[in-house]
Amino acid sequence: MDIIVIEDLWKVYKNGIEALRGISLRVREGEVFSFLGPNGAGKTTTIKILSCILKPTKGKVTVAGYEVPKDCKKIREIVSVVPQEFQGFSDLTVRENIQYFAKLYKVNNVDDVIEELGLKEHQNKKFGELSGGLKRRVAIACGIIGNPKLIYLDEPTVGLDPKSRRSIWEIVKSLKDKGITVFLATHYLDEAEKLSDRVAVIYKGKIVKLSTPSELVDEFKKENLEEAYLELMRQLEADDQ
Ligand SMILES: Nc1ncnc2c1ncn2[C@@H]1O[C@H](COP(=O)(O)OP(=O)(O)OP(=O)(O)O)[C@@H](O)[C@H]1O
Repeated sequence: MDIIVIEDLWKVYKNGIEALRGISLRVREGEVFSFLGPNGAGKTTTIKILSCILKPTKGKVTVAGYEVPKDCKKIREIVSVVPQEFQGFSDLTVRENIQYFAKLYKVNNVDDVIEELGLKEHQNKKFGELSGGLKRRVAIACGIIGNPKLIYLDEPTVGLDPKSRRSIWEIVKSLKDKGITVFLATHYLDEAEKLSDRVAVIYKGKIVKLSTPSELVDEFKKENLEEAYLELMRQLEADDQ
């Protein structure tokens, strides 16, 4: 089943910028789907529309069969967004931050989530005093506490050291193992290659590729996704001139 269906989606901001120019894509339930593209291509705009933060200008968007924006109340119950700039409560502990979200969602699985994200030994530390990697883990903990069917991770490993990045990768894999669909916006092609079932590439508000990482690598006869992506960008930029 397709958990996300986007058909001919447009978003024109008030200043006239056409951030999305008729994108169409489908995300299958349970897959890790990576959304790739250069700065300003439209990734965050898409995530904001899918998670009911922004309204589409035109086009059809459904999430788990519910329509955006008409059924946003229902959609908010089943999706979760972990933004790039997650702001925890600095003076509250890790546990208190997670508890806050548990109360919002009326759930009592705080201990399970703390365990799952390897936060047990850090649960009594103040959020404001954590390293970037631990902050990101708390952000994901707060994102999964409401048992979402679908989670949007917006650049979850930016600025993290290699070990912390890998611990986030393990978390993404465990979310997939639990049957949660993961929609990942990232600039890290190694990350996308390792984690994704499929990737979409957005360029200047249009989807220019949608395939598995290995299909993309084969298509451009490259060694890895990063090389294939860079070749695709070179071709697109040459076409623009
Ligand atoms: N609130 C806004 N008002 C006007 N224009 C906006 C707004 N938000 C984004 N844009 C513009 O829309 C386009 C798409 O931006 P978006 O943030 O979706 O890109 P992105 O792919 O997420 O980029 P990045 O990789 O830098 O996060 C850009 O040209 C951006 O300047």
